Amino acid sequence: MKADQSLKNNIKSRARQPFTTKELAIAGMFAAVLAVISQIAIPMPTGVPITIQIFGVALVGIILGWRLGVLATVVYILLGAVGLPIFSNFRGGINILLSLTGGYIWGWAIMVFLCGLRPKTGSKPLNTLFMFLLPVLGTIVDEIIGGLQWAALSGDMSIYGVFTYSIVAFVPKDIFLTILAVIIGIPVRKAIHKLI
Ligand SMILES: O=C(O)CCCC[C@@H]1SC[C@@H]2NC(=O)N[C@@H]21
Repeated sequence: MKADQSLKNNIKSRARQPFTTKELAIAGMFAAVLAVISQIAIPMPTGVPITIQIFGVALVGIILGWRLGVLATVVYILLGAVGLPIFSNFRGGINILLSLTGGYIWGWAIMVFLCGLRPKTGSKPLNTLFMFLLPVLGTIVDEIIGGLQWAALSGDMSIYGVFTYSIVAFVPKDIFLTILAVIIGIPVRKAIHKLI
C-alpha cells in the first residue's frame, strides 16, 4: 500500500516538474565536472585553445544519457554565460559565447544529446556500433559548428583555413578522446546506474 502511494506521489511530482531534485543535483555535479575539465587547456595564438572538453562532454552524455546530459551541459553553458569563470582558462561571460570559441561551447548541447542516445536495435553488434558512432558524430557536429562560428568571426582565417587547421590540430585528438570517453563511460554508467 505504502509503496503504491509513494509510486503515485512520484508520478504526480514528475508530471508537475520535468526533473526531480536528485536529477537537478546530479546535473549540477556534472556541470561542475565540466567546469574543472575545461581548465585543462593550452592557449593558442589562433585564439582557440587546445582542450579536453570534448572528452568531458562525451563522458557526461554517456554516463547520464541524453536527458540529464543535455541538462548538465546547458547548466554549465548558462553558468558560464552569466559570468562564472568556468570556460577554458577561467573565462566566462556571454561575450565568450559570441566569440571565436563560442560555437564549440553551445555546440556541446547538441553533441551531448547525440552522445546520450542509446538506440536499441535488437542487434547487439549494431548497438555497440551506435554506442561509438553517435558520440563520434556528436564530436564532428561540434567541430563543424565551432569551426563555422570561428571562420565567421575571424578576421584573418577563411573557412578553408579553419577546417584545415581543425582537421590537423583538433579532430584526431578529439575523436580519440571521444572513443576513450565511451570506453570509460559505459562501465561508470553501469556502476552508478542505481544512483541515477
Ligand atoms: O573557451 C572554451 O571554453 C571553449 C574552447 C573550445 C575549444 C574547442 S573544443 C573542440 C576543439 N578541440 C580543441 O582542443 N579545441 C577546440
